[in-house]
Amino acid sequence: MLTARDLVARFPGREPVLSGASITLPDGGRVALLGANGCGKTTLLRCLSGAHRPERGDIARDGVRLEHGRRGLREHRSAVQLVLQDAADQLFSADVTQDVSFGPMNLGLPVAEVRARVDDTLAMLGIEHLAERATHQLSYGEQKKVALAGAIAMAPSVLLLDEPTAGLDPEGVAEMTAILDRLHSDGTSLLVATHDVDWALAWADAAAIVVDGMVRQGPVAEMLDDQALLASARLTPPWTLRLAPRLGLRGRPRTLDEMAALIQARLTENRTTA
Ligand SMILES: Nc1ncnc2c1ncn2[C@@H]1O[C@H](COP(=O)(O)OP(=O)(O)OP(=O)(O)O)[C@@H](O)[C@H]1O
Repeated sequence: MLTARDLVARFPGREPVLSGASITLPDGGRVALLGANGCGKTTLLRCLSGAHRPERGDIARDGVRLEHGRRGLREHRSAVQLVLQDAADQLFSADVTQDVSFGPMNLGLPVAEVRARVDDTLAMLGIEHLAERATHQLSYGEQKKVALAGAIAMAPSVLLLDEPTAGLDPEGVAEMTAILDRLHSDGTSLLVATHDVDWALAWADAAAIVVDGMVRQGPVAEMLDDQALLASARLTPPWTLRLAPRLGLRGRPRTLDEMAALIQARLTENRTTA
């Protein structure tokens, strides 16, 4: 379990971005991190990954507090990996294989194991064909997958992802979602920043919403049906939660299939009553 308690984080000369933010990522959890542009989602992810040292507050993994010394950060990063929103910021080697190898090599793993991890990761993501490609020639969607591969090759127990589906075509979003589902079923805990409330509702177990430097966290359908909270975070409710009450449906359908099942049940009920 990864937790942050009462984080205060700021950039020099500015008001705090986070002003007492707490969040919990349970073991095997799928948590969506939402909030307005500039509210502090990336800053929170960077704090959780150890990349940004908060001014105050604690970050802990399985109850053990993160120490920002060299050793503490090294241990933390072997378990907790951050995938940046802009993949180009994360790719710095000449070709894909070198880039994905970088982290595992830094862990001091034997070359054969590094090679096996890279091959397995590229295969899992369906990008073996990119192995020899120059990183600067990759398309945006390919860059996103290669940046993710670099993190997965570290075999982390926690993945923090900053807007992994943003800018992808619909098929790309479906592929990315399938990859996240696969990681989840393999036991990885996932915290995903996104602006897509429909995607968050369908995918996550819980939502963490950043408002005024603090985080409100709870079951995803409950959080994304809280109109006042959503308005304060400049979010609109997911379409299924907007439509269900208009159709007089009980419950909070999270997907098109759940919506269809509720409508079908209502039609059957109506037929029986008539
Ligand atoms: N390196 C930095 N130096 C100064 N200010 C920064 C820095 N990084 C972020 N900020 C500021 O901190 C605030 C929070 O930024 P952050 O990137 O965490 O927001 P976000 O919720 O991820 O935004 P978005 O949804 O637009 O990606 C913003 O006002 C931003 O301008």
